[in-house]
Amino acid sequence: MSAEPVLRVRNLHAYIGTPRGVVRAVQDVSLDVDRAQALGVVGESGSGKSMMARAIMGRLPARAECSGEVLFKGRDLLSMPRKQRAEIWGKQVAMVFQDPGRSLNPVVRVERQLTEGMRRLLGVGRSEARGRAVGLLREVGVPDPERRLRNYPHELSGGMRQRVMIAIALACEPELLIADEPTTALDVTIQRQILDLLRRVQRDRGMSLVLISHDLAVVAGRTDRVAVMYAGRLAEAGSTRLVFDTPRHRYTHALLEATPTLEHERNTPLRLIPGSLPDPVNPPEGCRFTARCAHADDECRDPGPSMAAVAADHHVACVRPVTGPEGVDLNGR
Ligand SMILES: Nc1ncnc2c1ncn2[C@@H]1O[C@H](COP(=O)(O)OP(=O)(O)OP(=O)(O)O)[C@@H](O)[C@H]1O
Repeated sequence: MSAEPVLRVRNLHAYIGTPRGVVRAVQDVSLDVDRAQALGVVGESGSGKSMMARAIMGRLPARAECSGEVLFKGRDLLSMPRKQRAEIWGKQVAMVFQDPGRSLNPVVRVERQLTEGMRRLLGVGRSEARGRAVGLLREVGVPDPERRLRNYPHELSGGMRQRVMIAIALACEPELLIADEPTTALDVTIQRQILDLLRRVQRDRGMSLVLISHDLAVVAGRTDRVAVMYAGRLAEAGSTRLVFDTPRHRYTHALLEATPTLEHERNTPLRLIPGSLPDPVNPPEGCRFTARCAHADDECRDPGPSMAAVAADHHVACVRPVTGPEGVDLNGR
């Protein structure tokens, strides 16, 4: 296995012009996605997870500006000629979106949606593409795949549609799959099945996966490493076990406490994080969590702080980090 990460994001910024001013959606984010590994990206709604994914995939809104580096196997997608990067997106890097209802074409049968990419990008012939499509549907757990190929999206359940979306994303055998809240529209049991499917496919194929969710329980047990975002910046990153067992950033800690456990559901009310995200047009200069953090002092309001190592494969951007083991067991959620 090569040591070079499949994706290396360096100092990524994504700013969006709005009538109210410039939204700093992503600010100075650097992270790696290793080969054949799964990285979870977590944070509250509005923390910049989707914009980061969209910047990586070249799908930012029209009025957005992006800077930094997005190195896929060492080559910067942001500075690459348009034609070359269009080939990488879709073929070597694929994405699964939140809502399969909106991503699938309602008037095109499953077969064409599944085979289109492999015929166009891989030059696979019609009958071979059909055979591969059947295999893909089987891989993602769609029963009776031959019959499903003839279906239109509305003839499938929400869970089946999302499985088809995953099959489409896998069709060109990507090396990296980015899944942005892939189960939001589904009920809890189906959510788990789809999330477990993503992890299984990632492992079976030796593919890399970025799994984006506002819910820490979703990435616990399904990722090798995790990056916690807050208000456009990285708060903490490292091995999933280390970050969840010994969270160092006050935000990660608060987020863990606000994640329901079976225990919590039965007994105690959840401890929600008081306050809300700072204004993305005028974020504070220092740590962006300052206004909601019980441990903040003047030093936290100074510009920065930047990510610093607290252990091997564990980095945190916090002046007053949590000390001692204060993790929350998310197993079984
Ligand atoms: N099209 C847009 N135009 C302007 N600002 C936007 C746009 N989309 C998102 N934003 C802003 O960018 C910031 C980051 O949003 P983003 O959608 O990346 O967050 P997120 O963590 O993915 O949240 P969610 O889980 O709700 O999608 C937020 O302040 C959001 O309001």
